[in-house]
Parts: sequence; structure tokens; C-alpha cells
Amino acid sequence: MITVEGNAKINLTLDILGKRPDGYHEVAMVMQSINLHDTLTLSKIPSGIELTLDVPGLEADERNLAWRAARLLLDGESVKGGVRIALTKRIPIAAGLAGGSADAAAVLRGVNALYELGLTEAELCAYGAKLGSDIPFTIVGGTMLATGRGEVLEALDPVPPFWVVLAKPKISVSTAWAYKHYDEQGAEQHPDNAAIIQAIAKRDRAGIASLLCNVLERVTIKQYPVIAQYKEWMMEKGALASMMSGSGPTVFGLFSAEEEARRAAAFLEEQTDAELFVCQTAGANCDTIHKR
Ligand SMILES: C[C@@](CO)(OP(=O)(O)O)[C@H](O)COP(=O)(O)OP(=O)(O)OC[C@H]1O[C@@H](n2ccc(N)nc2=O)[C@H](O)[C@@H]1O
Ligand SMILES: Nc1ncnc2c1ncn2[C@@H]1O[C@H](COP(=O)(O)OP(=O)(O)O)[C@@H](O)[C@H]1O
Repeated sequence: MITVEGNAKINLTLDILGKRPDGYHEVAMVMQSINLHDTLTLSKIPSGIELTLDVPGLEADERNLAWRAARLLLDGESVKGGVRIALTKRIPIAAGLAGGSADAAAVLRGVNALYELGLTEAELCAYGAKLGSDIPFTIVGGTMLATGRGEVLEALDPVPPFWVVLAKPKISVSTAWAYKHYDEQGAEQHPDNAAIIQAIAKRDRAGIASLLCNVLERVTIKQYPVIAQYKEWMMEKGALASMMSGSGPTVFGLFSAEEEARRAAAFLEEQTDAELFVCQTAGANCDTIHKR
């Protein structure tokens, strides 16, 4: 039996450079893992895929990214055997935190270990990219510049550690919807990725905080103005910076101290009906598989 944790992510930046012939958007984003995670327990079965889940509202069949990742890898590597997956979900769904991608990534890493397939991280990423643009990042984790449609990764220096407060309003945003509306609305301001990469290398927390920028934020805020209010509250309560993650609607705040982060989360919990999490930035995934 193998237990794998799939970490969520936040986007420190998200830029859209244009639309591609395949319908996807060319992006340039600084992605950061956080230690809010789903937990997946994998064990061998003679054949097929058995998935169990501990939350309502998510299918436990071939529509689930965890299931699809298992099928893809078992078939792709001609594995004689199947897998039972027990998924404990903590990452909110359709929240801009790549929860589904994190589950798929954990299954790819877990099946590779369970069946001793010996695939490299790059080979797992190639499988992951077939299922979703964010999956390669969730396989590798840490701090990365993601380009292409999000699947081309360049490792950056790890960020200096931050406490992260996540506020997920009771709204779900579809990624495809956000990109489509971006095409109609465009951006007022683009991130300066070169500058934030330099600030990360210098471990300059204030610099990093001042350079957060996500071109999808305006699109989602237009539809759900409450996101702007959440950002204001994060800042009032001492965040170094606050922004929407990915296509939203989750708002994150970066804090230097745990106490401040917990105070801000408690305030937002009182003021709103959002789901609140206090977590931390996380490093690369390499050693998060536990064998029993
Ligand atoms: C916006 C981001 C930022 O990290 O994250 P989320 O908000 O989903 O977490 C990602 O680009 C999301 O990646 P992911 O969720 O894996 O997207 P995919 O499954 O590959 O694509 C879903 C849909 O989003 C659109 N899409 C996605 C990625 C991209 N570079 N261009 C696109 O236009 C396409 O309409 C596609 O059909
Ligand atoms: N294991 C999974 N966890 C979450 N969502 C999943 C999963 N499998 C499939 N999905 C589908 O993927 C969509 C995007 O989910 P998610 O990855 O949580 O959001 P986001 O792309 O905003 O980060 C959901 O609407 C859901 O229907």
C-alpha cells in the first residue's frame, strides 16, 4: 500500500501571451505549491480501477481525474494489474487551486512507485500533460515558471517561506469560462515575471508581494465582485499581498507570521461564508511518497 499527498498550488503570477492554434492560451505563470493537500492511498488489485471518495459532488468514476490518470498510466505501460484508490479530499473543487490536477499527479507518482515502473519525473509529466495543463506542475511541485499552455516547466529558486490564508467563496469557477471571457475583456496590467523571478532569487519577500499579478483576476472579479472585498480584508488584516489564484475564485493572502495569518482567517470566517484554510508554501514533491 502506498500513500501519496497531492499538494494544491497558487499562482503568484498568471500572464496570457496569446491564443494558440489548438484553442489553448499561451501562458507564463509563476506557480507555487502549498501544503494544503489531498491524500490518496493506493493498493494493487488484480485488474481495473476502484476509486472511493469521502466527499459528495464529485464523481468516483472515469470522469474523475484520479481515475483517468490511473487508466492512462496502466494502459500506457501495459501494466498487468489494477489499482484501488482511496481519495481523501481537502482541496476545494473548481477553486483555482488545481485540486483535480493534484490528485491526478499523486496517482501517476503513486502507480509508478506501486508497480515499480521506474518512470522519470519527465516521463510522468508527459503522461500528466495529456490530461491537463496544470498536472506536470503538480507532479513536480515547488516554485516553477510554467509556460506553453502551463506544461513547460522551469525550476526557480524556492520562495522564502510564507504563511498562506485561502478564502474560497461559495462559488465555483470553470477554467474554460475564465479563459473565454479573458478573450473578450483583455488585461489592464500584465505581470513582470522577470522581476518576480529576481525577487524570489533574492529572497525578497516585500518584492515578491509587490509583484503578484494575475490577468484572469479582473475577469472573475467582474462576475463575482466579492473577490475584491476578500482581498481588501486580507490586506486590512496584515497580508503582505493578496490575490486570486488561477481562474479563481479562491483568494489567497501571504503573511510572514502564523499568528497574523490565523487572525486574518478568523476574521474572514466571521465576515463571510467562505471556506478558510491556513497553510504554508511548500517545496518540491520528491520525497512525499510513503510506502507501508
Ligand atoms: C488557470 C490555471 C492557472 O494555473 O489554473 P486553474 O484555475 O484551473 O487552477 C490553469 O491554466 C488551468 O489549467 P488546467 O485546469 O489544467 O486546464 P486544462 O484542464 O488543461 O484546460 C481546461 C480548459 O481551460 C482552457 N485553457 C487551459 C489552459 C490554457 N493554457 N489555456 C486554456 O485556454 C481551455 O479552454 C481548456 O479546455
Ligand atoms: N479528483 C478531482 N478533484 C477535483 N475536481 C475534479 C477531480 N476529477 C475531476 N474533477 C473535475 O475537474 C474540475 C476542475 O477541478 P479542480 O482541479 O478542483 O479546479 P481548478 O481547475 O479550478 O483548480 C471540477 O469541476 C471537477 O468536475
